[in-house]
Amino acid sequence: MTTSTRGAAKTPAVLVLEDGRTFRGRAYGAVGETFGEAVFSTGMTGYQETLTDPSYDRQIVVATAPQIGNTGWNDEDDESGRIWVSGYVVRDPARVPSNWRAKRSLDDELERQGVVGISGIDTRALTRHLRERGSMRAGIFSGEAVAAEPELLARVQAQPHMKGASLYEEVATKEAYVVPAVGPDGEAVPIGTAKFTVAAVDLGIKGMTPHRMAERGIEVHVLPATATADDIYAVNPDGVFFSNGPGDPATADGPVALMTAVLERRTPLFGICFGNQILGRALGFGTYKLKYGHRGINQPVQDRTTGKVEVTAHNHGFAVDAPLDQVSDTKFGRAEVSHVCLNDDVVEGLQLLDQPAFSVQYHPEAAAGPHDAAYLFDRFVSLMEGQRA
Ligand SMILES: NC(=O)CC[C@H](N)C(=O)O
Repeated sequence: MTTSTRGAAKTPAVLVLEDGRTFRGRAYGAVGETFGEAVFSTGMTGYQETLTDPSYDRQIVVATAPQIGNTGWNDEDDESGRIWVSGYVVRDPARVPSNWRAKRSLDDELERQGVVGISGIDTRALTRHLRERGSMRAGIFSGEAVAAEPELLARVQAQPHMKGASLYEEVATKEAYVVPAVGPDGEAVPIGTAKFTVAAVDLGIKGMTPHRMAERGIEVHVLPATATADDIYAVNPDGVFFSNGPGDPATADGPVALMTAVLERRTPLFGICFGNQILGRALGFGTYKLKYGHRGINQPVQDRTTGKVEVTAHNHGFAVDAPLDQVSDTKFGRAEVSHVCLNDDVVEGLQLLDQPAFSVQYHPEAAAGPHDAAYLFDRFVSLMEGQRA
C-alpha cells in the first residue's frame, strides 16, 4: 500500500463559497477544479460509505471530524460503484493509513477517481459559516486553477443550485438486477425460491439497502429509476421499495406518479430518504429545503409509534412538510408523522394508517452508522406477511 506524502500535499488549493468567503489550503486527492453544494457531515467514521453514497452527487462534503483517512480505503465498504461527491474537504489527512482491510490511502483513491479535494483548512470555521448562512454553492480549485483567482467567485455563482436539481436518473442503474435472498448461513437462496420478492426502485440506492432486505429472506429486484408500474408488477412483488437519492424531491414527478400507482394497488410499500420525500409528495404534502440539512451518524430520532428514541444515520438536505401533531386525510386514507428528529422537529418518517405503507427520512441500512433502526426492515417484512395472511 502506498502512503500519501506526494507532490499534491504541497500544491496550493482554495475553496471559494458563493458568498465570497474563501479558505486556503492544500490540494487533496486529484488536482484541478470542481463545483458543488458545500455541506458538512458530522460522522466521526464511515468516510468511505459517505463518499460512495449516490445521494451526495454534486455536493462538496466537509468532514467536521478533524482527522480523515486514518483507516485508508478498502475493497468492501463502497456503497456503490464509485465516489459520487463532487469534492471533499478535510482538516488533517492521515499521512499513514492503518487498518487490516486497507488496500490504499484515501488520498490515492480520490486521485484515482479524479475527485478534487482540499486539506489543511479550518473546517470548524467553515462548518460554522455553513451552519449560520446555510449550505451554499462552492468550488475547490488547486494547482494551476488557483491562478485564475479573481474569476473563481463568478464561476461558483454561475453554477446551478441544489434546489430544483433533478439528479436521480443520472446516478441510478440503467439495467435491472437481482440481489438474491440470503439463508441463515449467509448462502444465497436460489432466485425464485425466496420467502418474499421486493421490487426496489433505484433512485440512487446504497448497496447496503438490498443487502439488509436479502438477509431477511427477501429477493430484491432493483429496477432503474425509469421503471414503469408494469416493470414493477412483472416481478410479482410482495412489496415495493423506493430508495434514497440525490437532488430536489420537488423535481421527482416520475417517481411520485409511479409510487401513486403502487399505492392505488395497496401493495406494501417502504421508502428511505428520497423515498420518504416521494411518499410525502404522493400523499399531497410539500417538501422544502433545510437550511443546512442533516448529515452524520448520531442524530436522535423518536419513533412516535413506540416512543423509543434511536440514534440514526442521516443524509438529507430537504424534508417533508407534514403536520406533526395531527392525523392527515390523504387520498390514500389517514396518514401521520411516525418519526421526528429531536434536534429540530423535522419530519423523519411517515406512515399510512389505512394501508400498508411507510417511509423514513433517515438511513436504517446504517452504512455507516448505528444499527438502532434496523427494525424498520422487520416492519416491512411484517407488512408483507400481513398482506399475505
Ligand atoms: N439521502 C437521500 O436520499 C437524500 C434525499 C434528498 N436528495 C435530500 O437531500 O434531502
